[in-house]
Amino acid sequence: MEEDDEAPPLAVRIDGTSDRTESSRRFSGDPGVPDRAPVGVTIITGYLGAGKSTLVNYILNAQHGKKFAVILNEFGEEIGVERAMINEGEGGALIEEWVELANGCVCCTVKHSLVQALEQLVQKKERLDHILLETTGLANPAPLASILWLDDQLESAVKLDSIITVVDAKNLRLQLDEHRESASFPEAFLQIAFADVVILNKVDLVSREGLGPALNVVEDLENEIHDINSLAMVIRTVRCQVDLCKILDRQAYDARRVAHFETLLKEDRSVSTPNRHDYNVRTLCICERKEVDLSKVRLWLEDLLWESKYNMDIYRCKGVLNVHNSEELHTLQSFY
Ligand SMILES: Nc1nc2c(ncn2[C@@H]2O[C@H](COP(=O)(O)OP(=O)(O)OP(=O)(O)O)[C@@H](O)[C@H]2O)c(=O)[nH]1
Repeated sequence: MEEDDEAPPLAVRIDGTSDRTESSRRFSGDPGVPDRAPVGVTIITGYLGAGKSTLVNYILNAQHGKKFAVILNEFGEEIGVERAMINEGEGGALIEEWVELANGCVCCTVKHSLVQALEQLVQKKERLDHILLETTGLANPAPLASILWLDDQLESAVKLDSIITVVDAKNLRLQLDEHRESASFPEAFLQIAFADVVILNKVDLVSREGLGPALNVVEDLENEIHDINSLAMVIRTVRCQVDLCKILDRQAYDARRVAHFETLLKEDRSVSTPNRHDYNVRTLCICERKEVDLSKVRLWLEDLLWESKYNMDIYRCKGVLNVHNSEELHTLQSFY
């Protein structure tokens, strides 16, 4: 099916309002409105469950005084689950806007909604300091970067600041090995290849499980990352706790970097088909508005995840549960 034949993607404004007349005026370059420097966009990518939301959480809750907008992309059609996993910093005071792009992956099927979302964000009266874009775990960041470069109107309003790829120290080798024999590049590989910073997260899990001397394991992974992308800065973390000076306002895409990136883009296009995602991976959203019985949910999850009763490998499972006899909502997290 052609991209334009897809069902219309969902771009849902979570809160805040926009003054369309005022904002259109600003965007069209009204002389009464001072020119603004482009707003930096940080693309946060990484395989399923690597720690992207953990990083967004960490950034939002840090003491930096910046006004952020966050764009969250969901592969599935359900709105709100990803958002529920992220705590807003300082009671939400610093977050100007949340936008969720659901029903497809931002690097392919919901590209147009991303452009619209960015346009709307930069038209806002209140100036934003930065935009964080959290992709799905299966996104290839390269087409996103080229969206920011190729759309002239957007290019003057936003600027790609950096691409940060979060990788899971425990599962990275498996994710890369799984596809080593295949003709196409796996998403995990592309996410590293196009990164400016790679956050080697979950190093606690590598050391805890006695997979050989922890330091060597981590060093080997770093070498593997540098074999894929020698220009990327690699930062080891637990729960994505990272010095924000190293990841924000990097202005990473200078002329040298852009040239390198464009070479990679050409190689990527030459080996890839337009629909390059691994379509053996599917998402399923279950929506139940009534209260659920926690013990039954646990049993069902055991069957689903551990006993593989339904003949599926579950890479990632997350949700928000309205549990019977509990006043609070519960979040559910599991990963492969
Ligand atoms: N042990 C350990 N767990 C971590 C670390 N970082 C994140 N986690 C946990 O890993 C799980 C997945 O983290 P997320 O931040 O939701 O990962 P994600 O990449 O946003 O996941 P998707 O968006 O679903 O692909 C959560 O349960 C986190 O609490 C870490 O450094 N160590």
